[in-house]
Amino acid sequence: MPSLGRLHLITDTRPGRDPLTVVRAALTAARTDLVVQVRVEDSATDREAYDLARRVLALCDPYGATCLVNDRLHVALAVGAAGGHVGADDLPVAAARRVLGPAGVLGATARAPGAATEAVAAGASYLGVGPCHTTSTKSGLPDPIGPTGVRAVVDAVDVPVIAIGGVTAERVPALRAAGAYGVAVVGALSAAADPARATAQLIEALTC
Ligand SMILES: Cc1ncc(COP(=O)(O)OP(=O)(O)O)c(N)n1
Ligand SMILES: Cc1ncsc1CCOP(=O)(O)O
Ligand SMILES: [Mg+2]
Repeated sequence: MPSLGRLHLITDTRPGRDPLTVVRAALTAARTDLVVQVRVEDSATDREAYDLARRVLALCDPYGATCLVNDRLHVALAVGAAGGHVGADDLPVAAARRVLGPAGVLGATARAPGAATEAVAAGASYLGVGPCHTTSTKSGLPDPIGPTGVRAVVDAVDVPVIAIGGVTAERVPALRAAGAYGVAVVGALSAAADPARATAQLIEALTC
């Protein structure tokens, strides 16, 4: 399996956002370092998720970037994505692994060492850990865990830890110092005036 990209762009499909334009711009700057996670609103239909995932995958392929699908693993399989990401409201990790098969990339959400080791034992290939900082993108989340919370998970597992929640290029060094392999962002790219430039800044922070 090729190594996991360090910058995970999660699509923002809230009203008024333009996820495909952001994906196109990010790909030009991050190329194979980019993982695009197709995430749609819970109210979206499977057909809408499928159509977006197909279009994202077609954009990713020429760059050798990875496309994952959030929550809806049947959509991931249907479009031929590399895998998917599951959290507490989704399929359990072991079930998700059975759906994706041994070769699929499977991300799981964890914010504490215990849940993290369980997810890895159940077949997670990477962990999404957070929220690291406050975020306005998703409501109802627990308090941020900060770089210290990231470090606690990193020390407990041997898979890549992707820090999520309020991540900006300025916050990447502290997350990297805490052992994060990479970061996942929504707003840092979706709300950027120049998403290609913002992507380049995130990549620079992740690789220096
Ligand atoms: C990389 C990454 N980490 C965490 C999440 C959150 O997943 P989940 O807890 O299932 O919440 P939703 O994104 O489904 O609302 C993620 N998507 N990606
Ligand atoms: C889906 C999700 N899960 C934890 S934080 C988050 C949203 C992250 O968005 P942003 O990068 O805009 O803070
Ligand atoms: Mg989920």
